[in-house]
Amino acid sequence: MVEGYVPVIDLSSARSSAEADRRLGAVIDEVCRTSGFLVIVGHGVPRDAISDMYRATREFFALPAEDKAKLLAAPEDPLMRGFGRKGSLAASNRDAEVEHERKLPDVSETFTINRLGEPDGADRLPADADPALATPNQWPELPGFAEAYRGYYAAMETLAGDIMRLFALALDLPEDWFEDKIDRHMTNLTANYYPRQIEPPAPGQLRKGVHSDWGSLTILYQDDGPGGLQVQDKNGEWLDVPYIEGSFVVNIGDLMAIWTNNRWVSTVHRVVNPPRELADMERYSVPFFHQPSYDALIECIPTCTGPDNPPRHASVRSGDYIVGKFSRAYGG
Ligand SMILES: O=C(O)CCC(=O)C(=O)O
Ligand SMILES: [Fe+2]
Repeated sequence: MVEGYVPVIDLSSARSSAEADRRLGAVIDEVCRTSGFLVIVGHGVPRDAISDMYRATREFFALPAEDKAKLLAAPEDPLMRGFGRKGSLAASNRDAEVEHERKLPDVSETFTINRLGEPDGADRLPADADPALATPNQWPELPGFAEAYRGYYAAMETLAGDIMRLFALALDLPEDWFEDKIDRHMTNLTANYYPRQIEPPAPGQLRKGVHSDWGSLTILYQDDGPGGLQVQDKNGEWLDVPYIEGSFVVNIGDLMAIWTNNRWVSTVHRVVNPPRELADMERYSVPFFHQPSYDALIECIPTCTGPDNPPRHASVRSGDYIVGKFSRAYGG
């Protein structure tokens, strides 16, 4: 383990013994109370799954603008599957000036798929959910693209399940505590493309504005392009998240803060513009925004409350929460 506000944690000892699991759980609890951000190695995701996904991502964003535009997310899709080039995550913040944020959209393009967009997607939803949540994924006509993305998505599903098991241990819960709350998860896998900045962005405009993530946890692949990810520490300073080859960045989202009664923090972060002398370099990142099953009720976990620590948040269904966030960031 490498110490720091965003420490590096090796997961390879997970499941090797009860003692190893206990130690990993204790470290994770400490980090999630402090920054809510860690870098993981020893995660077991096959190298080829990552490199195939990265190659497919670069090929997609290199397509002519008119080809990407054919996959533009349908306005009625609440999860924006397909290609996106407008909007600001910062508009979803609690105190955001939504119209102002939307006038300064993130300087990025995105491409999104969701498990609900696969052929059996509708079976994963409760009867009262918006049927548009099962809008089919949109695939570019690039050889190998859909296979690479489906393979990477499956690898992330496994890893997210492994991390949620460690989270349960970290919270003194049975190791399978989260299982029936994530077995029909509705996770967006989003590729972020940050183009070269021939013209400087407008004052105040960022590659990705200040925001917290919305779900249970995010598993982020990032490349080493300049103009990268920063997290805010307790003093308000912005710290660079290190790039470590073969690693993923993992961070807590809002729903995990609600679940844990704020024992764990959903820390705000942003993606800065590259310095002008490196402005001709692009960057790619691919977050897997793990989102519990639509009808998982996110309410204070029993081990996170006590006589002096009453529940602080109203309970909310996972699906209702994310649909509300999307509509605030991108809707209307
Ligand atoms: O590009 C990155 O490194 C992070 C992007 C991010 O925070 C997001 O998409 O939520
Ligand atoms: Fe984020």
